[in-house]
This record gives sequence, C-alpha cells and structure tokens, in this order.
Amino acid sequence: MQTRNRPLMIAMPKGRIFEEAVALLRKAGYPLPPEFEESRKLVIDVPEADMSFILAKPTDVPTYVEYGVADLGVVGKDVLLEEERDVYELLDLQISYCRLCIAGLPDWKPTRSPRVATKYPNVASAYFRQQGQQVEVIKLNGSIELAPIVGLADRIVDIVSTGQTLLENGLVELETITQVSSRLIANQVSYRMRREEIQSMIKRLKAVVEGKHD
Ligand SMILES: Nc1ncnc2c1ncn2[C@@H]1O[C@H](COP(=O)(O)OP(=O)(O)OP(=O)(O)O)[C@@H](O)[C@H]1O
Ligand SMILES: O=P(O)(O)OC[C@H]1O[C@H](OP(=O)(O)OP(=O)(O)O)[C@H](O)[C@@H]1O
Repeated sequence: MQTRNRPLMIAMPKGRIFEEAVALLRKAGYPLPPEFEESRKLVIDVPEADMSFILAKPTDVPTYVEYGVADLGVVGKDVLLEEERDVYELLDLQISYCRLCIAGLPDWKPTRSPRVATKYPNVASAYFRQQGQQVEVIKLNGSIELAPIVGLADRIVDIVSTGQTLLENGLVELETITQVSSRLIANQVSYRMRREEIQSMIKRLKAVVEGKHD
C-alpha cells in the first residue's frame, strides 16, 4: 500500500518546544542531523530515520495532523485544548512544562462582566462558563500581560512558566486552569494504517520520558 512506503511525516512546532522535542527524538535513537536546528527549510527529510518533518507554527500543528498531511505531531496541551482538532493524543512527552492561568492586577475590583484578554478564547470561555461567571473574552495574539496594564482587560488567561513576565508587569496569578506539557499526537487514519511504526516510536519515546523521571 502506498502510504506504507513513504516515511512517517511528523509536524514539529517551531519556537520554544522545538529544541526540546528534537533532543528527545535524538535520545530515543532517531539520528536527526545537526543542520536540523540551523536550517530555514520547512520540510526536512531524514532518510536515515525513515522520517520527514514539517516545521509549523505551534498552533497549526494539530491542523496538519488532523488533515493527514502529517501522521504525527508534537504540540502543547494548551494548543490541543484550544484547537479541539480530531487527533489522537498518544503520549505526554513531559517537555515544555508550564501552566494556563488566570492573572490580573492585584487591586482589581470585580465588575459584572469582566473583560478577559487571551490567546485561548475557547479555553477561557469554557472555563468561565463552567464557573458560572459571565465574561467578555477579547482575543489577542501575544503580549497578553499588556492588556490589564493599559486597561484593555480586567483579567488575562495566559501561560505562566517561571512567573517572571507577570512579576515584571505587576500582575498576580489568581487561578490555575490546567497544567501544560507537550504531547505526541497522531492522525486517526495514520494511527490505524501505520500502527506498528507508531507504536514502536511511542515505545522508544516512552523509554526516554520515563527514564528521565525515574
Ligand atoms: N514561557 C513558557 N515556558 C514553557 N513553555 C511555554 C511557555 N510559553 C509557551 N509554552 C509552551 O510552548 C508552546 C509554544 O510556545 P511558543 O511561544 O513557541 O509559540 P506561540 O505561543 O505559538 O508563539 P508565537 O505566536 O510567537 O509563534 C505553547 O503552546 C506552550 O505549550
Ligand atoms: O512565566 P514566564 O516564564 O515569564 O513565561 C510566560 C510568558 O511566556 C509566554 O510568552 P511568549 O514568550 O511566548 O510571548 P508572547 O507574549 O508573544 O506569547 C506566555 O504567553 C507568557 O507571556
């Protein structure tokens, strides 16, 4: 069958997850060449590993996987929750740890329908709905911490890792919505058609992930 002859295609997120994910794959025994990190190419074939990689914007990884352009992908749990794509989540890779939080100015007084700025409008809306709180969600694309400082929003829903960005901008963490780490995901058809190859990859990655935390 044709699909079995082509290399496994893996969607990797450009940006901060990339280096950790590449290191993990190398530890699992996949011979990714050193040029991998240095190149500006967006499609990289690694015939020695019988794999090809596409380098996508992190939020787009589940889209490439859902549509079957990529068989597998590496993506933050935050993006999976926000995008709600039809993909299988196979393994917690235990890299790029952070958390999705609600934060704001320490002296803010509650209003009837607070404005919440975020890159995660679906997660934020679902969370506040579940809490029975009516909010107005404002979608931003970055520098979310700016919104409460300049009066665009009362609260933010954003990633916190070290807490440095909140601290430097005079904001405080109020609630954790969920812990976040990066996950291995699969296209649903690929998972059935290429089960053996994918299972072997999960096994190799799992050995590294579990070994790391023993
Ligand atoms: N400060 C952080 N520390 C650790 N992990 C983080 C942090 N910020 C984000 N992450 C994780 O890394 C993933 C990718 O973040 P990254 O900043 O590389 O991309 P992005 O948020 O889409 O940025 P951009 O829009 O600039 O491309 C996020 O989805 C999240 O899982
Ligand atoms: O708790 P910290 O360690 O300070 O990390 C948290 C910051 O990291 C991310 O921003 P990023 O650098 O991706 O920039 P962005 O504002 O463009 O999203 C996140 O959105 C926070 O702003």
